This record gives sequence, C-alpha cells and structure tokens, in this order.
Amino acid sequence: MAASRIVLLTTGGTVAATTTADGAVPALAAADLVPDLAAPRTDPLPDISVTATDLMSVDSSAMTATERFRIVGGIADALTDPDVTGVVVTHGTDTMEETAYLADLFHTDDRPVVFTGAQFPADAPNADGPRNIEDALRVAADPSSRGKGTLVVLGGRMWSARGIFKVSTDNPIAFDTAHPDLPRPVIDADVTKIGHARVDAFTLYPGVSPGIIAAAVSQNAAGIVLAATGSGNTHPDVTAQVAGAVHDGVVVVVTSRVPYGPIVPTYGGGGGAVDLQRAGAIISRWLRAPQARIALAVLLGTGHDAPRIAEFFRASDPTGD
Ligand SMILES: NC(=O)C[C@H](N)C(=O)O
Repeated sequence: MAASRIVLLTTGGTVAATTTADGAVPALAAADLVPDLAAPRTDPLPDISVTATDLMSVDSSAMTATERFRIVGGIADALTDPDVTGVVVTHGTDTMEETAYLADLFHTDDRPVVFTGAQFPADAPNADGPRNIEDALRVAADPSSRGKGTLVVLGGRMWSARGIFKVSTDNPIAFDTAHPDLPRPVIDADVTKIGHARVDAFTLYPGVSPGIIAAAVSQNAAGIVLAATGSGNTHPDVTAQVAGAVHDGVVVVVTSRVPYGPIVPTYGGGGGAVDLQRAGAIISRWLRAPQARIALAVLLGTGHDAPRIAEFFRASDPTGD
C-alpha cells in the first residue's frame, strides 16, 4: 500500500482544456489528469496512490455558487475517509481565489487541501498543468503541509488560499498574496445547507455613479462589497448611499482596488474610509473584493448579523484591530 493516499478532484479550467476552433474549453477527464506515477522523472514523486473523481467540467469564470459549494462538499466527502492523506483540486485560475478561499472557510481538518490549475491548455506546447498537478500531489503528501489549511500551488510557488489574487493572465506564477499568513477564522455550518444571499461587488473610480449602490439595494442585494480607491476612499455621494443601504439593512464591506497593503481608514473629507466606516460600512483590512464577497455571502447565508460579520473581518486581520 502506498504511504500517502491522495484524492484528486477535477472541476475543469485550463488545466483540463484543449484548444478548439471555438476557443479553449475543458475537455479532459479526471483520469486524464492523473500523472503516470511510475514514469521515471528527475524529481521523483513520493510514494502515493491517487484516486481521481470528476466533479464537474467548467471554465471557472462561469462557475455558479452552487457548483462552488459542491466542490467544498466534495472535499469534505473525500476527508471522511481517515486513510486519505490529502486532497488536490484542479480548477480554473480565473476564480481559484474564490473557491480555494471558500474551501478554507469550511476547512477544519489538519489534512492539506491543495488547489492547482494551469495558465496554458493541456494541448499547448508550454502546458504547465502536468507539472502543477505533480507539485500539488507532492504538497498534499508532505506531512509538513498539515495544519496549514487550503493551499494553492502554481508555477513552482505555494500560497495560503486566504489573501491571494490572480496577478497575471500569462505568467505561470499566476497568483500573489496581499498577506502570506492571514488568520483563518472558519464558519461552523453544514456546507450543504447554506442559504443563498445575493452580494454585489463594485469597483469604484472617480466619477462613479453613486446610484449603483441604490440599484443593488433595489434589486434585493443583502450585501455589497466596494473595491474603493486607495486605502478605502471614494466620493462623499457614495458615502451617503452607503449610509442609506446600511440603514435599509444591507451589509456593506469596503476593500480596495489596490492589490497590496492593509486598508486602514485614514482619510476623511466625506468620502474617506473614516467616513465610510462611520456610515456603517465594515472594513476588510486584507481580503480583497473577490474573497471578501465570498466571505460576506457565506456569512449572510448562515444568518450572521452585521456585528458578527464585522467580528469575522476583524478576526481575518493579523493585528485583530
Ligand atoms: N487559466 C484558467 O484556468 C482560465 C480559465 N478561463 C478558467 O478559469 O477556468
């Protein structure tokens, strides 16, 4: 029997894609993505067995919330077997930061869950998927990966899922992180029973119509995430709309369209993060909009109220402020 038993869950993405006259589309099945474990290689694989399961075959940019929850459920199912050492999930890179973060929100087991994918289709001359999958299998089998939560492995690099974002459309090192070691508050809920909460996300810019906030509220958004400029700033007219939305019971979370650094309320003047916070918005200090949106949707879908949501975002900040 192999020393490590890895479950490989496949979901589509470029790692499973081949090129057609109509563009690259996921085509390979789970069995096609399992490397030949016995093949000679300069960097040998550890002693592992791999059980591969097709969960879905989608481009991650078109993945629905239901499909994302299904992946998290698939991970939980795999980990019900105590003999499983770790789980590898292949996934498109466009929204890997969302699904890997979602998986980590529910991941309380010490065993590693490792997401990987590819920047180039499986039939491209520079296909990076096979190497990434082998690297992910190594990480999943490595005892030193235990207790680190959900990891993302791509282009020879590894990150914690929390804090990452896609930074390149064509570099094999597709991701970077705002912070390599964010705390990992988890959500204590059954992933198969999360309610649907509509959460809209907007990137702000000078001259943005404040009406986008009212439009989201009128369409019954339960939450709104704002990727504001700089350290969480915008126009005073937007602040007024945020105050109205909060008054109507909508939870507003402010992050930044800037990729690096903490969002620390510093500026006033009516549209600064100091004003947005006073208007009732919650500051997401490190998680950028895609991951803040996932957190807010899950928190609202599990019945958390605004103070508990604020507490979650505080607990996601290493300084805890
Ligand atoms: N590199 C990729 O995987 C991109 C692809 N569109 C996806 O996210 O599914």
